[in-house]
Amino acid sequence: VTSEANKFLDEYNNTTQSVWNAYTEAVWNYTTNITEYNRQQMLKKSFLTAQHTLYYGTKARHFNTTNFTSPLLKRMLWKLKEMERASLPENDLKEYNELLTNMETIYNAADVCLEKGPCIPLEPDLSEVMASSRDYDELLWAWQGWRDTVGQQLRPIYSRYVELSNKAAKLNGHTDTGDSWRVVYESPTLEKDLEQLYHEMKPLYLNLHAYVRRALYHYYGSQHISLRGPIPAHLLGNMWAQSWTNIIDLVIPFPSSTQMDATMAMKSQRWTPIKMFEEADKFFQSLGLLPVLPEFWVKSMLEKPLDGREVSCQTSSWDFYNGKDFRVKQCTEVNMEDLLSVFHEMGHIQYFMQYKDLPVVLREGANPGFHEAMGDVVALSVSTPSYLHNSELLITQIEDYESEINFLMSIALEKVAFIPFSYLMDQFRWKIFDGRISKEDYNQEWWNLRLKYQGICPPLPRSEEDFDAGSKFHIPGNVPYIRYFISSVIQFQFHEAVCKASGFTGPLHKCNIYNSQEAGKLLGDVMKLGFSKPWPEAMKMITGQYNMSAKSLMKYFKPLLDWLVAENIRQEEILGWPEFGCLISDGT
Ligand SMILES: O=C(CCC(O)(O)[C@H](Cc1ccccc1)NC(=O)c1ccccc1)N[C@@H](Cc1ccccc1)C(=O)O
Ligand SMILES: [Zn+2]
Repeated sequence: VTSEANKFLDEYNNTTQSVWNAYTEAVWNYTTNITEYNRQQMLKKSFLTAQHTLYYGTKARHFNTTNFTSPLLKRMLWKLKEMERASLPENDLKEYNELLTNMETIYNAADVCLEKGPCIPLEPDLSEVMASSRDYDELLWAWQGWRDTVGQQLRPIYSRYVELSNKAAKLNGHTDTGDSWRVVYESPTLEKDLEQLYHEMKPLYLNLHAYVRRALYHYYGSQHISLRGPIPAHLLGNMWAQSWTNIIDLVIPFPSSTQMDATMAMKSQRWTPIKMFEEADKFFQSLGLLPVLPEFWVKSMLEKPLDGREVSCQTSSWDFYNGKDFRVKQCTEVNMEDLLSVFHEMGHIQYFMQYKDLPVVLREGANPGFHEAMGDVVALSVSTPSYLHNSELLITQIEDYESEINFLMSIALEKVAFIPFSYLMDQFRWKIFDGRISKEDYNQEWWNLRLKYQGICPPLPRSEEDFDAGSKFHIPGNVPYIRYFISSVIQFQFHEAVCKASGFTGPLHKCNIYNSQEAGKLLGDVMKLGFSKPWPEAMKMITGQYNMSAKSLMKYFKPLLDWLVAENIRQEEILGWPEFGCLISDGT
């Protein structure tokens, strides 16, 4: 019977590559040139792909794998049985695909219109306002405008999507969609483990939150911010308050010491998006990993097109399942934040290339968090003064204590601020899928979680007409988010492991693995495995232990936490936010 199963899997593997290639091309054509025709083509290919999945998934169910000897064979058949939307009856499937493309179309087409004058899109314009404006009311205009445009339209569609998504999950033997999203981690204790990790990191977040609140209090004044309350959501330099790097100028601990401003240097040295991707490609090659293939430079979309085409500017990496065509779609701006995003995407591309010869059903990360972490591990080295100095993006490389704290603060504004956000995104959705949050309460429950975990509040009254969660791509985009929380944790475990492998012995935040073949080998060997082994075995190959642990992240930020605790004691800060609302001026 195993020979029968092998034959079946070979047939599946051969047909799947061409079916998925055609589908991926159709999605690429739509997202890089949004027209009704391309949307119809994508819907058609999506339906055909689902039929292919249903055919092979149903046949896979006929195999009784209990007494199969090969674990890999069992694993591949188990994976095949996960048919997701393909299990839906035909008309439900068509409606479900329509809902998904409608939500994505609304998100991609959304913009905010000035009274007299142009309507501005999220990328790069509204994001730029959120990053660089220091005007309370201008920030409020962008923050509210985006949510009014996107959130309100998505709300009715989202609840229907939840119904059909749950129906598909149940047809696949899961209790709800959240259950089906979690099954890929193969861990019965996943939710408890994640809660435990969050609590280990919470003291670091609370101290950062109190310190940043004080800085914003000084800048925006006591009429807008209470030192015992949450922080207004629109003042943190990002449309979703998920990353606070853009307000580094308001919170820098030692203003007179070195501030890494690579963005200025990139612009003055006339860096281009292509140059940014070439730098990333060079870094991966310095680790002994694979260079991107020639097709990458020809077929990717590395900048927002100027020919008037409507595109989706949500960044993503693409595997065309033919072993040679891999692309990135990114509306790249020349700045440090986007340089790190380039490394994030090139981590996905590297993973694609490393597992390209596996059976297609195994061409995935060890778990979705692994796929998100690889690029960020390399990016941790890119952020160091030593790398930036070698890339001529940082002139002075002063190694004194104050510069060290400034540096750690800039990394914490990205990585530590992100922890509660990336944790709550799927707490929210898991509760919607399992019915703990009903559709009448979407917005209230969203802000309950935003307050509970992030300690932020809406700077304007919100209602159940709004759907503020829908203003973040991954919600209408149907992209799970716990993968980024997991990546936040494991990327520091990987960083510690590859730094050790490279022979580095100093403090973690000074480690730059550039040129280390030993570091590259650790990462490459795990990426080659794809989804062929349970992720704890991949974890052990890199770090020597099976489990996720926040110890590496806490070790990396230890000097900053010590400084923050001392600073918060000196200022007699309250950790947390006993008061619970924004000081909303009633317009008087
Ligand atoms: O969304 C992204 C980057 C895009 C992506 O590379 O994770 C992309 C998301 C996506 C887009 C469209 C459809 C599906 C997923 N993921 C990939 O392109 C991807 C993911 C897994 C395998 C292959 C490609 N980052 C998140 C979180 C993040 C990560 C790192 C730094 C900052 C912030 C965000 O911006 O909120
Ligand atoms: Zn990613």
